[in-house]
Amino acid sequence: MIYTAAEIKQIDQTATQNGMPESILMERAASAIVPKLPIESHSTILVVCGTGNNGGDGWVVARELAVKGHEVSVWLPLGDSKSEAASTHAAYASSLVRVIEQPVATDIVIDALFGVGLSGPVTGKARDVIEWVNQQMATVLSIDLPSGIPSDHALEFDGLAIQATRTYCLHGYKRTAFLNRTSPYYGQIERIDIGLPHTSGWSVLTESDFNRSLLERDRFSHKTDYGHGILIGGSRHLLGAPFLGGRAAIRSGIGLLNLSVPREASPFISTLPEAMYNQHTDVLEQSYDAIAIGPGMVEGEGMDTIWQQVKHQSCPIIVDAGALSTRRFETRGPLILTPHPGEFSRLTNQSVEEIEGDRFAVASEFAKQHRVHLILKGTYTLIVTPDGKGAVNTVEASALAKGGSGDILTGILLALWSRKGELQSPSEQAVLWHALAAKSISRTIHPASVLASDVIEELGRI
Ligand SMILES: NC(=O)C1=CN([C@@H]2O[C@H](COP(=O)(O)OP(=O)(O)OC[C@H]3O[C@@H](n4cnc5c(N)ncnc54)[C@H](O)[C@@H]3O)[C@@H](O)[C@H]2O)[C@@H](O)CC1
Ligand SMILES: Nc1ncnc2c1ncn2[C@@H]1O[C@H](COP(=O)(O)OP(=O)(O)O)[C@@H](O)[C@H]1O
Ligand SMILES: [K+]
Repeated sequence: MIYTAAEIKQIDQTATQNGMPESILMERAASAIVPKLPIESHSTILVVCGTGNNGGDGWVVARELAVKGHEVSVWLPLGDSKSEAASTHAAYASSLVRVIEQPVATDIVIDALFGVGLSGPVTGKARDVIEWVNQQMATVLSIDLPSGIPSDHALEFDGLAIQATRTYCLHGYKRTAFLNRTSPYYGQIERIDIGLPHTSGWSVLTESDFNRSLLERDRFSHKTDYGHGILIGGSRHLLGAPFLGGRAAIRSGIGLLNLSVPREASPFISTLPEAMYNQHTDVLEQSYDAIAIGPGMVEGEGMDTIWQQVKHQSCPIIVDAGALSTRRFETRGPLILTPHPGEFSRLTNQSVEEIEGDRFAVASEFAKQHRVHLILKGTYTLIVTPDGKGAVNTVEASALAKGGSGDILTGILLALWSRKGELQSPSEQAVLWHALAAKSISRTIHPASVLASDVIEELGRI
């Protein structure tokens, strides 16, 4: 689960009001973190504590490590704790560790300077402290957040933060763990359970969330059991995209596929004989289980006429690429939009920097306002439902940073949304499948060298 700073504070406050004091939560955090720390018996350790509760967590970790026999120094560069719970822990722990005035080089630095209480860019002496830590050769282990990294968005982040080797996120992940600008500072990320209830609207998708039963075929099933979709795509100069999407839809198990392509695409039809064909000028006569529109299309070239027909269908409609260039939100059935940040910028009139700096809030707000399913693509693709809740895909696959990848995702989406509402979260499953196939093929072909078509062939091999 992913939380904002305000949500964490609310959970913390509710726990305190119900008899679970902050000092106990600090104990829980430390006892969960300490066994995970990559520390050897002879390692020298410096714990850098700030004045808030993040510093309090640092004090308890320092105490536990000292009790285990490690050589621990604690540095308080910003002065004594201001929080009552942290001060109580500091009072006892300071009798077991060495409290130092000047920092010394050590093997391990534990960063407990700032957590979710940081507001705005770091000011004052803490800037020098962060720079000092970043100059060390040590393994840097951050508690909750790398200090200096904001929790919720990167809009005001000025680039100064601790570069962690590893970060132990308390209770849940923070949004900045999945933003391009701030994610690299976290190093490896580990979530630490401190026994508080989970209430977030945002979840994290990993490999284990992929539903492998998607690949199963019932013995007595018929092609119609797996849905009939149509993919409308291509334009005079962009003819490959609908074939990539169509091939991906078939590799993702769709029962029947129609491809609607421009007349100029006729020479390519033999490359995908499994599909049935229409031309853009044909009338959409039959009903489909899902429609995808946009790969390889450009505004003009009859797009409005096609959209007038599409929007009256009551099935799910996936809108991608060229079909996203105007705000087409009026449909009878579920509408699934799949923009990359540039396309989303045009849809929202916000800059790419504003979108990338605050993806979760911008995506959630947009999905709620227009009552759409939104797939905001990127390294960490967001999948948002019309209620504004969502998930982030954390299966990384840099092989996808290449033309054609989006067309494949649209094909997979078409196949899964065609399955007549039988699947839970088809968009989440499609994004996962796409990333898993790219990750899988990257084991045998270098990511730089993977073709979009290779990813399609790998869909059935994961
Ligand atoms: N529910 C949870 O997850 C729990 C969280 N706890 C810890 O509590 C932390 C939050 O503690 P706090 O709310 O006390 O805050 P922090 O300890 O994160 O930071 C607050 C301190 O930072 C200073 N500060 C804020 N913005 C600054 C800026 N821009 N430049 C310089 N200084 C700045 C403030 O003056 C204050 O002294 C969490 O990150 C976590 O480590 C645990 O102790 C208890 C349970
Ligand atoms: N660095 C990356 N890591 C992981 N996934 C990526 C990366 N770059 C792009 N992708 C994925 O590849 C796809 C690219 O889609 P899009 O930008 O629409 O490409 P295209 O123009 O080829 O259709 C998206 O699903 C996106 O999430
Ligand atoms: K920290």
